[in-house]
Amino acid sequence: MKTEIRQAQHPENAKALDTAGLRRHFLVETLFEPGAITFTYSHVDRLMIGGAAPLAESLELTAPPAIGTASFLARRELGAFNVGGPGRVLVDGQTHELDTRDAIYIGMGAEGVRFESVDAANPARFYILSTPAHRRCETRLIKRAEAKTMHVGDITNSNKRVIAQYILPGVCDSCQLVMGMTQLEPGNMWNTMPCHVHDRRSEVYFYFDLKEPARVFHFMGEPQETRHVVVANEQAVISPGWSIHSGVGTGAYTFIWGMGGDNQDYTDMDMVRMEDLR
Ligand SMILES: O=C[C@H](O)[C@@H](O)CC(=O)C(=O)O
Ligand SMILES: [Zn+2]
Repeated sequence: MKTEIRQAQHPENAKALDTAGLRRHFLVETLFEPGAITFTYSHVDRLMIGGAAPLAESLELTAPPAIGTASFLARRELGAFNVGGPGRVLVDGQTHELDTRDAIYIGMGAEGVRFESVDAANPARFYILSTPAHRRCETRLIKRAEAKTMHVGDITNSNKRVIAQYILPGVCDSCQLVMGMTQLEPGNMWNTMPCHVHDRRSEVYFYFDLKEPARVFHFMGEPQETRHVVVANEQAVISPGWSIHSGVGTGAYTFIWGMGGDNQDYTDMDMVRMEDLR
């Protein structure tokens, strides 16, 4: 299992990076390798950002040396969203069926975890985010229709979108991981603007459903020191607690957000006033 390590960045260092430097530290370019599981291990809240792309054979989740435990979930929890064709996730002998946009939460202590595609000709693709855990919460399949939805934004600001909360207290219990999916309404291009920061929690944005050659300009950095990263389909951006996270597409897209940190209060955000952005 391929695992890449990313060290945490101080904002004073981050603001001095050029385009290649920003991409090297904050962008995860390749999540899905056919027939494999890949991980990027970020020292920002010890988030592990992964992709599982099973074909004819199922893929076993093993513990990379980077985490120093016998099994991946010995001291971790994870959320996985299927963004491909129909798939299955096997957890300790139990099979969970995930259609596209369904998710699964897998609690600490699960040992046998496998990802598979129902049809190798229309393979499943699982986007994975994992955080450290301190107790076992119940493994749970969360279908798209079971997520809690919020309707926000409006067309005049090009930010009308549906935020679907999948792993969040009240929907699915977890230690610190929270995850959901935001779907833009047709013709709307901006996400998370007006923007915010939450130094208590770090976040990862995974963009998908972009048609080539569309790109998302993802905005990051401290509110008074913004930068951007150009993101292609099925790539992710790491957002440390000090950074805004917002994007505008040159075409339609959807994204999955996920966080880890000190609290699980979705509304605990420090909104940034437009007048204060630089
Ligand atoms: O802290 C919360 C996250 O940034 C996202 O949930 C925001 C989001 O999906 C959106 O505004 O579209
Ligand atoms: Zn946020």
